[in-house]
Amino acid sequence: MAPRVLISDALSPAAVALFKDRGVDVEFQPALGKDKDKLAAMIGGFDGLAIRSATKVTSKILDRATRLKIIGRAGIGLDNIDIPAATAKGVIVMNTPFGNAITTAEHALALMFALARQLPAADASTQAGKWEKNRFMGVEITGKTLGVIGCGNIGSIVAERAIGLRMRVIAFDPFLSPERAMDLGVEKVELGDLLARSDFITLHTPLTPQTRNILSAENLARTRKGVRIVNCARGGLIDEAALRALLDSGHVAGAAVDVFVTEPAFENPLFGHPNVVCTPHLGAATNEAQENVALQVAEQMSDYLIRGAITNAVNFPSITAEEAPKLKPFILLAERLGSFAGQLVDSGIKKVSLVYEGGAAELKIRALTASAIAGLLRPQLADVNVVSAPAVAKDRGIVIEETTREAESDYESVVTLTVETQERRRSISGTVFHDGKPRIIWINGIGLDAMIAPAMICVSNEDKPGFVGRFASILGNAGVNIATFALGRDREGGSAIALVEVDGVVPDEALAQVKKLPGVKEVKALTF
Ligand SMILES: NC(=O)c1ccc[n+]([C@@H]2O[C@H](COP(=O)([O-])OP(=O)(O)OC[C@H]3O[C@@H](n4cnc5c(N)ncnc54)[C@H](O)[C@@H]3O)[C@@H](O)[C@H]2O)c1
Ligand SMILES: O=C(O)[C@H](O)COP(=O)(O)O
Repeated sequence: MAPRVLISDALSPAAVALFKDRGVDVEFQPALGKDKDKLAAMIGGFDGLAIRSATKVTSKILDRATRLKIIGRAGIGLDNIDIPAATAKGVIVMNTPFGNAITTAEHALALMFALARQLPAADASTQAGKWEKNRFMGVEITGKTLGVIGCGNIGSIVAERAIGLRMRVIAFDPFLSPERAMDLGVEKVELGDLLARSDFITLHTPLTPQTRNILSAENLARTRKGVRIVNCARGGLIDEAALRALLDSGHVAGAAVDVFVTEPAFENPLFGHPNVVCTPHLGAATNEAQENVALQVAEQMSDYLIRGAITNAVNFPSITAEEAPKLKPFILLAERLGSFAGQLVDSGIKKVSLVYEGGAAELKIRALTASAIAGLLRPQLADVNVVSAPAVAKDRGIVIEETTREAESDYESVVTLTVETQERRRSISGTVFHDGKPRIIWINGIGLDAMIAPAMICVSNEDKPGFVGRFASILGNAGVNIATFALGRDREGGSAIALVEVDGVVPDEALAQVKKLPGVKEVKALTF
């Protein structure tokens, strides 16, 4: 059955055409995001949800999203999505980080010019027939200092364009490297310095706990008199009431705002001030940007739903369409190793180590580790999956360690999972043969060669004569057919392991009898 995607915001129709072209069924309801009850009622029927900023993907919506696998944001900001809730549910969240960056940078610059020359007010006055030539005295931009807060994709485009306009650009961004600052031609400064020196300030950070109210009343008071401020990033970066007070007092000469604490903004403390210019979250609103982000999100979502490729996900590592088929058997192997170990452990897991050897070390090991952890936790937490598993493990205080190394055995690729609990440490290794099927090759250092079958029994016992015959008769008497039998031991008379594939369910009674056999240390029925 073709995957189904719901588009609940006003994406460019180019997305609809691309989804259809890729074999994805698509339902286009551009205003649905504004009706949360209707969205909640519909979401259960879809594998994918494509949105912009109007749709709020809350945990309540996610609770109803029973088959949802992916949320695609046609744009940059993800603050309208409850990412931890999506991750906990195993839903991939992706955005299109570059498609509207130029357009938004251009809007920030347009707002800067609008402030410098009071264009909206001059336009309104002229069209009202007033011809107030002496009222609208502006300021020149050339030679002025522009303070960029957040010098990532958009901030750096703004900086480059502003340098082209002969502005001096200073930037505050703790993550901006000195080399990148030098390449851009901007001076990297601390926030206090930026506030004190800038004639214009433009904001380009995401809204995070660290950036919320970055222009607080206190920081706004540290700006130089006559500063002009542009916010084309997110509402919440500026304390709107404090900004209004400084506009009223004349300390701030002007503010241009595209984004607001509450959106849609039908009223706001900044509205009505003569030196304020507002636009209704239009930063990304050009034909070019909307077509870019719509096509990109449809392509990324289709790639995931049809081919398993992951690009620009914020809660899972990227996997290209070329990598996906190579990774697939190892994802299965890692998940099976985890599941094997998860069915054996009977107390709290403290630490999980994964060692990737040879060819396996060349693969996307974060994706493999996530699969192994999902397999490991699933016996205890039924709905954990590859997206949610690392976060769930972290929440439970489980330490995860990954190591890669060259092949150290005859196998081309080996994945070894070691699980430590309070009581003991178990390790299990596997490989993928040329048939693409996973095999178990060592359990606690004991070598064997076993396929992983839907129903298995794992027995560890002392290597003594007579065990196999007694074991087989118990299963025979219980009407359980043995399909394959793999044996391994560390040395003659030492510790042995039997991994047995059986047809159907092994009755508890039969397992209890096996447990009582002489020399048997542990017996477990496993299902995959
Ligand atoms: N108005 C619109 O329509 C519109 C359009 C596109 C993007 N946006 C918004 O613009 C913002 C920037 O987008 P981007 O693509 O440039 O993002 P980005 O991730 O490329 O850049 C953000 C920058 O902010 C910096 N940063 C993070 N925390 C910081 C802090 N505490 N102090 C200073 N800098 C900090 C990061 O290091 C990074 O360089 C986002 O919030 C995005 O949602 C708005
Ligand atoms: O983060 C973004 O990409 C912008 O805020 C654009 O939002 P929009 O898609 O709702 O215009």
